[in-house]
Amino acid sequence: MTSNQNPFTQSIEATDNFPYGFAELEAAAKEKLPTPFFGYIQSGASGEETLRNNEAAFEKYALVPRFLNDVSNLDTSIELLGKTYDHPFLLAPVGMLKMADEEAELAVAKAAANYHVPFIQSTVSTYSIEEIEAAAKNSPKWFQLYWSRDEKVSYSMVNRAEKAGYDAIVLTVDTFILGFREEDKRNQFSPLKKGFGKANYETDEAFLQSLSEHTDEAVIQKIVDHLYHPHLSWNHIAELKKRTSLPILLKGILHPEDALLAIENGIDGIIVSNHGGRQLDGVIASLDALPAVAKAVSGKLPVLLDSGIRRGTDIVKALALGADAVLFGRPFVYGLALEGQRGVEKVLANLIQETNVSLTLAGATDIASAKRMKVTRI
Ligand SMILES: Cc1cc2nc3c(=O)[nH]c(=O)nc-3n(C[C@H](O)[C@H](O)[C@H](O)COP(=O)(O)O)c2cc1C
Ligand SMILES: O=C(O)C(=O)c1ccccc1
Repeated sequence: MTSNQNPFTQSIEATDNFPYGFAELEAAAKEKLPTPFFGYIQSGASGEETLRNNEAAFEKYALVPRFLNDVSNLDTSIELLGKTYDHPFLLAPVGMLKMADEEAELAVAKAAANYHVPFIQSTVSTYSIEEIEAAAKNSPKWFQLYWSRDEKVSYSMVNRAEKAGYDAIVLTVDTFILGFREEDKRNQFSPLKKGFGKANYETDEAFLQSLSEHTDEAVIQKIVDHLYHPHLSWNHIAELKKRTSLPILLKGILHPEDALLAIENGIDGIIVSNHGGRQLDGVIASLDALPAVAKAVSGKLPVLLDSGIRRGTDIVKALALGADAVLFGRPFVYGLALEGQRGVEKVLANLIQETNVSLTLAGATDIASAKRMKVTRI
């Protein structure tokens, strides 16, 4: 599928001034965005221990490559839940993207479509399910569900996603209450209060029925009420499964026992994630949680990972440690903040190039062989 361009020519190609590498990307986004917006995107919860450890975890593992193994043809495609995608990664669900760009999810969905990378739309997005489908028709899209305290709203949104042709439901299990976010308190900032995450609610029959007043303030207050769902349990999974024929993935799994329960409860895939260090701080880094979860699952379900993926070599390490694919959030959000759709495309192009070079240099010819690659803990 993917053939290698000759990378010896890359360093002498003309490049524009778009930042390379995550640190540069983040610094440029910081310059460009209002402080509270950047702070919301960049920061983690509490003392940001997990935010730091998510990235640091990758440096504790080293790849041990093989050579002399004809790597002239590389196939980076993956099969997930019956569909084939060109690259071993997806765009993580990130809410309220109007913080980064007016076109928000529309720009990201179009960029993802151009690279045949699945776009996972957040429940709390700036544009609705139907608007995003119209902007990026027939491209791979999944819908991330934040369970609603009013479960009729959950079912209604899932049905809308199914009707609009989305391929999967990602139920996030780690955000039934919001993490303790010092940076946002410091800035007295809430993107929800600004109305950046209301599109899917305002256009939802079940949500509108739950309102007693229709002022902007009442709408936002009701969204905040519905987002609070600490009562969520495995019983709800059975009910959700009855309401949709789409595959369901759980996002936020860290414990191998929860991965086993996911299998028992008929879940179709799991995403090992700590929400980019934005929920419970002091929690295990996603990459450190991965091997035990992958071992417990032992191929019965696809295991995806996010939190801390910054470059192509991180993707290779995650595959070698048991992931079937990865997601990333902040890197594409910074691309969006810098140059809208084009910025997301540049981030994707760089990641694809680096991933392909890294897989090839490490001796892999496809994702299955990357998963068999040796990694050692240092
Ligand atoms: C600004 C921001 C908003 C997010 N919103 C959501 C969301 O609406 N739903 C969700 O499941 N995860 C959300 N996440 C978490 C991401 O899906 C993902 O787990 C995390 O960003 C991965 O870490 P990374 O940014 O280090 O790649 C958000 C993350 C960020 C940075
Ligand atoms: O900021 C987040 O990480 C997030 O997922 C979220 C979800 C709902 C409301 C506010 C934030």
